[in-house]
Amino acid sequence: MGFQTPFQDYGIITANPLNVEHILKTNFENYPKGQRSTTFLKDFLGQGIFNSDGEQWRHQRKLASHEFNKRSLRNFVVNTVQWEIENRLLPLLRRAEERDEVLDLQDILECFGFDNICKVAFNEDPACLGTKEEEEKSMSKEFKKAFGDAQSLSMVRFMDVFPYTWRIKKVFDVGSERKLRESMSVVHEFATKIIRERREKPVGMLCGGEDLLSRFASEKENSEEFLRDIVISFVLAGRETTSSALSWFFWLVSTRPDVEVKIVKEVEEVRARYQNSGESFGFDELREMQYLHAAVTESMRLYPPVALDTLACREDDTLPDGSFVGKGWFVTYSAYAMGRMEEIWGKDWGEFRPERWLEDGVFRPESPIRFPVFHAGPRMCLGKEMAYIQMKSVVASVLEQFSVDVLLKGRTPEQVLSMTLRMKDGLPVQVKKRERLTV
Ligand code: HEM
Repeated sequence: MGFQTPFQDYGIITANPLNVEHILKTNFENYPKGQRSTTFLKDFLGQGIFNSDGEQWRHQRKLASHEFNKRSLRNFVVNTVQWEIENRLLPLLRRAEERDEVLDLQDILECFGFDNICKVAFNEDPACLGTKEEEEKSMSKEFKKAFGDAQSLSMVRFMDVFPYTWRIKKVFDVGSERKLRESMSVVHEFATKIIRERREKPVGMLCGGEDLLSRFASEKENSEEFLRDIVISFVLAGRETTSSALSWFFWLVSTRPDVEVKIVKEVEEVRARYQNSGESFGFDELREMQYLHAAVTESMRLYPPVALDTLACREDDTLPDGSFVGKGWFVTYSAYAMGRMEEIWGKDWGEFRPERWLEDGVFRPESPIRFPVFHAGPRMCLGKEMAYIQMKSVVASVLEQFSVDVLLKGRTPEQVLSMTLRMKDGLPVQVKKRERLTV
């Protein structure tokens, strides 16, 4: 379907896998220069990995992907997640259980995601899930607020019916553009301060220099601005994606007690096999949780965190379904629609069925073209492994100790699409201590 208005870029929305393969692998690019669909984020992300193009992007992606594939980073991610689960998430749930409190699980998971990505990206603890005192003391409190504001104010630019209103507001420094400028300057100043501190202290003194910033900062040719933009990109990528996936997951599982029992049974079996007496799990243990891996993936099929994604056409082209696409037009593919197509998933596409991902009990991945939840092709998500570590750790540790009662009286949460697919009114839950299943 193509459309044009005097105010919008030309565009096509598709869910046809052949079209999706075409746009992800040929003649299309992410975030080209000069497009309304992409400039809205440019001021915020600068030359960060999401926005850059051509040679510079290739260089950044190469550097980032080299670091992302290192075992030491994986260990750092696992340790960071374990710490946050044992010291913050589980104690918070225990307190809520004792006090019979109702919690907004979406909000808690977003705080968890933010703490986690800030530690992994630059070894700062915003203590968003910590105690009030911890949060007050934390340098990152202001950063968190400003980051959230900058992200939503950038979206205001994109959602505006008239593409030039924001440019006029920007020139006169008024309204949402003034607020955006102020929030961005808090984010940029905070990131720059951390980068300067990191450059002054030799790598090795700071947590073994394991966070992403230390890894990039050790290369002298990386400018301060480059480092700042790359850090902001990582925080943006990791901030709401995993929490969106987990919120929908916990809601879906609450509607399927049979799936929940299978997950808990698997978690208890792994715990027993490894004779692990802690409260969280290591990488090898998580890797053995194949049913859980399938359940998390199945949940993202129905509720992909990045529900829509847009690329732009480099030269006039024709899609495999015959649609003409002009140079500079953008094509949006809907991972949400693709996850619900009978041609791809069969007649039971509407059922939450983790088993569809398992072959002899082992997870069998689907082609990223048919399941483009993490994107596909040269710009595929770099944090996929990190995301699975975080999501599986949270689910395994929480469901092992608690049952999560969703207080929606059978209603489906209302969706709201910002950069990620969120629940409009959060996810109200009460947790109860779980009796052990006998393994
Ligand atoms: C369930 C969780 C996640 C999902 C569903 C997800 C999905 C995606 C998608 C769809 C893209 C392509 C976006 C675009 O180019 O328009 C992307 C890119 C990216 N993601 Fe993720 N992501 C997740 C978690 C993470 C995490 C935790 C990180 C770690 C920091 C991360 C790092 C990145 C980076 C760096 C890119 C840019 C790659 C490039 O443009 O070359 N992601 N992700």
